[in-house]
Amino acid sequence: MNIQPARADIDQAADPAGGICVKQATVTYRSGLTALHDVTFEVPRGTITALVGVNGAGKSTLFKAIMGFVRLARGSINLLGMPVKEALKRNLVAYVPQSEDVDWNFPILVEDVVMMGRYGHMGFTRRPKAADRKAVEAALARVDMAGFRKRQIGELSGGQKKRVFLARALAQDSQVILLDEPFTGVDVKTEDQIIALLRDLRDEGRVMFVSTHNLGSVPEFCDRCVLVKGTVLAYGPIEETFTQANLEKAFGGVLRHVILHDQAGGPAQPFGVFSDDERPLVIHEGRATARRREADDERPE
Ligand SMILES: Nc1ncnc2c1ncn2[C@@H]1O[C@H](COP(=O)(O)OP(=O)(O)OP(=O)(O)O)[C@@H](O)[C@H]1O
Repeated sequence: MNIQPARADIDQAADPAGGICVKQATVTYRSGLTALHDVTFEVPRGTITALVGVNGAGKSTLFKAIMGFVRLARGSINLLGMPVKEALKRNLVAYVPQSEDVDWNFPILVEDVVMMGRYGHMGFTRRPKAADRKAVEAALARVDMAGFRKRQIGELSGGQKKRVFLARALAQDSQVILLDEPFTGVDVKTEDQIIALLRDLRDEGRVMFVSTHNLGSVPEFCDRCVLVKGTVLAYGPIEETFTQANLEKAFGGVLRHVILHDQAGGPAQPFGVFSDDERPLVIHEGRATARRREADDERPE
């Protein structure tokens, strides 16, 4: 796997191994509510990491803190070995929003949305140069949306909209990409396309941090996981963190949890089905199982 930094400008200040590094971070909103308390975790470069937790657990707050939108009351966040402010200044961080956070009636073309990713690379005038147009073209081609460049964003399907925002992050050439619920309202084929793209981006050494309620997909496409509930309950490789015990801590009674019995009515089998969404997670002997994909069979070891 190639985990060399893709951009020369991150070489000087960045710790090449460092992805997202959060230490004892606390976020308190103006209302006085502490949404995140004493949060500590790391996400290395060259990984896809799931951010998992119930509604209100603090996932969006954590993304906002990583994007510098909310102030930390305590603690620190470093991205690629530098403070958030510096990483943002260098256009190293991109956010792919939840569909609900976007005004789809706003009259803007697909290519203009993707061009927004280039703003930080342009001068004060924000006049696109040939390199910017080329980056937009390449990003749209990469998400298979080149044919839609002149469409209004509001005229696209849910999955197409997601791909356009992913293209904006690619045009920006960001190294840390935060994706908020990328699979909501997306069919299985588009989900597979997005996952294939995320894997490519991971193999380029970027950090992909993905908030999702789609628990069944997590062991399929993520290497690591961060479980939150007002703080970080567990983080690390999927095999160690995405366990029945941790999921029960994170979701408690919120999950639909079914234990299957054998047909003769004998003792309970060690299978559990967890669902926080439409795609359930099957647990066998306390461990998450992944659906086997044809694409996996074709991937080199
Ligand atoms: N701007 C805000 N001001 C005050 N409280 C807020 C604000 N935004 C979020 N909260 C509160 O902070 C807590 C965490 O919310 P957050 O949106 O981070 O959760 P989440 O895990 O992203 O939820 P979901 O899965 O529903 O998107 C919640 O109790 C929420 O009500």
